[in-house]
Amino acid sequence: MRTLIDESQLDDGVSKLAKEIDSNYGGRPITVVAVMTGSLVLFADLIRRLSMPQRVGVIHASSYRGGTQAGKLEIDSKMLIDVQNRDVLLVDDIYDTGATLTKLSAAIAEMGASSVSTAVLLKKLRPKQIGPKPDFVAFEIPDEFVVGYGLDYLDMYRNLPFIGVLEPDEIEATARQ
Ligand SMILES: O=P(O)(O)OC[C@H]1O[C@H](OP(=O)(O)OP(=O)(O)O)[C@H](O)[C@@H]1O
Ligand SMILES: Nc1nc2[nH]cnc2c(=O)[nH]1
Repeated sequence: MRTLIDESQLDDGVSKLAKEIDSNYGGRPITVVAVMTGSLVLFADLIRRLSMPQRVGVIHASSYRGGTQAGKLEIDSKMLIDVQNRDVLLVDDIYDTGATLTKLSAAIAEMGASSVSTAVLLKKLRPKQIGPKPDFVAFEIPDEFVVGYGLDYLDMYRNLPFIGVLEPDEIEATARQ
């Protein structure tokens, strides 16, 4: 595995992201929503660095089913707290095609949120991204399949403390496990 963003760079990136979000909201309360499962590591680190009052919730969205290609997006909002008349910040690990955050933002707006913004750790530099760009981005990365710090391949690697790129032989070996 090749390291793309190491632990110390991640730490700096998350702090920078938190500062940008703080200065944008200027102390206004927000409802911060983790897009599960990929955002769980980022989310835990980010919310502890934000200084405004926060209500915290989760929503589940899955389209990659652990693999490297997107399929149909499934959204499960059963565990989500009430977002009506709230300023919502959706937090996700990665913006790749843009489909997940675009559809989730529309779903949260539909639920009656006053505003919906988006924050991601990683934004891929690739053609054909749909919807508005994320409002807050820690790192822009090349168009490679990455794992670690919450991101998985076949539900593995989420626990890695860094962002890495899986080599083709590692993709095959993991799939055989
Ligand atoms: O911009 P997109 O092309 O829509 O890709 C981004 C989404 O893909 C991953 O989720 P995934 O479907 O793998 O589910 P997971 O969070 O449970 O890993 C990631 O966590 C984002 O939510
Ligand atoms: N693990 C992982 N999930 C993704 N979902 C969309 N892009 C990616 C990626 O590069 N890695």
